[in-house]
Amino acid sequence: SRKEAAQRTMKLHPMWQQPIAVPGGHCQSPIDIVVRKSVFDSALKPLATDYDPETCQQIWNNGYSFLVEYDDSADKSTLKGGPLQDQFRLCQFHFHWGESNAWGSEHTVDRRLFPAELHLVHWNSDKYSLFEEAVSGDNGLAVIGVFLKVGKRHEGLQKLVDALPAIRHKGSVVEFTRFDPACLLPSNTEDYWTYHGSLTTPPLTESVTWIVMKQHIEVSHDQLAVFRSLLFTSAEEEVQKSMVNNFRVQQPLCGRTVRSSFT
Ligand SMILES: COc1ccc(C[C@H]2SC(=S)NC2=O)c(OC)c1
Ligand SMILES: [Zn+2]
Repeated sequence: SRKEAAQRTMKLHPMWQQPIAVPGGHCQSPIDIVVRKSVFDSALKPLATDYDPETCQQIWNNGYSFLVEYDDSADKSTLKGGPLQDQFRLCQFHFHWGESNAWGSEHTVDRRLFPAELHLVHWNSDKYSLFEEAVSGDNGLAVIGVFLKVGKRHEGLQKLVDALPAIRHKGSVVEFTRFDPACLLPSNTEDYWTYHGSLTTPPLTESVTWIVMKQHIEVSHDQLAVFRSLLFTSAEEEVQKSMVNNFRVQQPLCGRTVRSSFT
């Protein structure tokens, strides 16, 4: 069960051994999205992403996940629309996954677990001039969450999967260019849930407008297996630990409303 997985997670890697005490954290993420309790809001617009593949710079293993980083020094890869009033800049995307296909996502829908979840991280460039400022600022970040399901091979993901063996260890970085993250979005970008939440790793700041897509994308079993070949540990460490179950346990809703852009 998820509880057992969470307990295994607590044992498995150092990140979670000392749960961070977030002062008065009543807007923490991830959460379970209870569909019948979400509130339809007709004012919610379709997502407007405008990503420039030329801003893609590198892919690296930070010891928690692997992330693809974008040049966010100008408004070149942007996110607008959806629940957002401002323009947000893409700075990175990364994933969370399990040791098996039975779990791995951070959010759930009516308690349904997915084998993995993609996070596309954007910061509010109308309000802030640096990502670091936006991380702990009001209305600072917008994260798009996309669920992954095991099925047919995802052609767009393969370029990324092929780069992973080069960054097996924590701290390894390789150049990664001309990747259009729009290929990782589902075909339907009109239907999503949105709520106010937080980063799911320290500093756990509550600066995130979450946009969780209703439609999942499909990746193959083999593609997901390559995610699991990554390591939490650096090349120097004598005991190597597989990078799996890098998700946070779910957090209380604390009276927050989850809105839906669809009925
Ligand atoms: C210092 O600022 C940080 C630190 C960590 C992450 C990654 C976390 S937060 C998330 S959502 N999923 C994750 O794994 C950030 O992402 C915005 C920002
Ligand atoms: Zn994440």
